[in-house]
Amino acid sequence: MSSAIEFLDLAPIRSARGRMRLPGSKSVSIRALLLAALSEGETRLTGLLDSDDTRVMREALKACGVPLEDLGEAGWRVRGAARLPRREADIFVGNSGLSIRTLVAVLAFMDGRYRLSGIPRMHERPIGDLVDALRPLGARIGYQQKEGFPPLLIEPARARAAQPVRVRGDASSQFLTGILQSAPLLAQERELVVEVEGELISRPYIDLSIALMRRFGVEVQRGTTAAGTPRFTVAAGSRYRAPGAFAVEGDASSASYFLALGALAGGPVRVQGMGSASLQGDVRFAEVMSAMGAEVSQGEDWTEVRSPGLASGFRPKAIDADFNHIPDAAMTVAVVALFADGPSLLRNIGSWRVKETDRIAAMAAELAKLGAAVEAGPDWLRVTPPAALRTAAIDTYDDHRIAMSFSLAACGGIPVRINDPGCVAKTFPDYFARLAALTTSG
Ligand SMILES: O=C(O)C1=C[C@@H](OP(=O)(O)O)[C@@H](O)[C@H](O)C1
Ligand SMILES: C=C(OP(=O)(O)O)C(=O)O
Repeated sequence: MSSAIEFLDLAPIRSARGRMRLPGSKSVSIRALLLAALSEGETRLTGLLDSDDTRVMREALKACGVPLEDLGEAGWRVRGAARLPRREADIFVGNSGLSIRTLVAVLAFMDGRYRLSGIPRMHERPIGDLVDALRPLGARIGYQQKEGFPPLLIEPARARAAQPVRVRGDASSQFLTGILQSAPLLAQERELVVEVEGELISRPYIDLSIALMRRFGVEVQRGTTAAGTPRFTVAAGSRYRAPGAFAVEGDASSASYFLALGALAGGPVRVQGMGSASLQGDVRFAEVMSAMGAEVSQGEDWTEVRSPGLASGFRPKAIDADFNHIPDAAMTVAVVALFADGPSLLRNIGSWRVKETDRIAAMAAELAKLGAAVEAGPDWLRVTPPAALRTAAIDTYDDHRIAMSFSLAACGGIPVRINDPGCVAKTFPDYFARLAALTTSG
């Protein structure tokens, strides 16, 4: 939830350098919590992100009777079982898309009654493609307000019908992640086959789901349908097994703000906890910084960016690229584009429209306040840098990534006001303190 602070004034950032340890990955934390809860045995999770979104998943699992124990510095202990202990719960999902979409697919087959609701924006974020994919399997999921959107009421599933499961993947990859993660519930007597209809967006998040399921003992085989879209198979009798201990890697999307900081304010800025061995797709943001002219170095679990810095005349190279594979880190690119040597075009980012806010509209409005000329289409954004940046009060639309990415505008020698800075708590509660620790202003 957003804190009560109305705004935060950031002084112009003159330089930035140093190292920071990243908070745990949101995408890995939320998956690991759910998979540990569904695993036979005990898992000790370390490095788990502590933020609004991960709290949503923790509280949801507790509401379903899963024993979760806070071990302080030593992490969290989760005692799992193939079936969730409690068969009735009222679950608040805040605005965590990943949590609701992965919970629904699991709860639909728990033989219980569950209600899931969130903040008003969550009730505008689509979930119909997931519900449509689960209903032919016997799932009974009802819409409590508007068809196709939360809040939802789940009731015990009826006998299962034919496979393969067909799911659309063009609004969010999280629907497919939800179905894949619930595979052990569905692949009991027969193998589970899932086919994607139409385009599949945000694909690296599916790779992440498959990699984490493997860590918890379930293999997903990949193939292709006759129509050329992805098909996934999970063997009959597959079961999650607790890996004993599981360490969550640093958040690659959160890393993007600091890597961009190194590029704009000179650096070197090094993030620790995310590097070439990372499972997250957003690790590829480093390639974008390199393409825009910054110097990037990387080890297995760290990444560092430096440049001469804007203050010494460095100009990032303008970029024209497809950002479908890194939708979250692409927001950081849009702000770096403010300083580029020409117009940049971010293509294939249509999913921005249905996230924490309509991110295409929000980015366009806020970049324009700083003086950029911005054009936007259904799934693209073109940013032409201003001759001189104007100071502005940035509205953040209860979207953590708007707040974090626009903090980088202060690298342009102007003060920037961030309204409702507390919205960063969704994934990075102490973001502004961590930023201040690496920067010199003036
Ligand atoms: O699976 C995940 O962990 C996520 C998938 C992406 O969503 P879409 O698949 O809706 O693009 C991303 O934007 C979100 O922050 C996290
Ligand atoms: C889109 C995001 O999250 P979610 O879909 O999980 O709410 C995000 O963190 O940028």
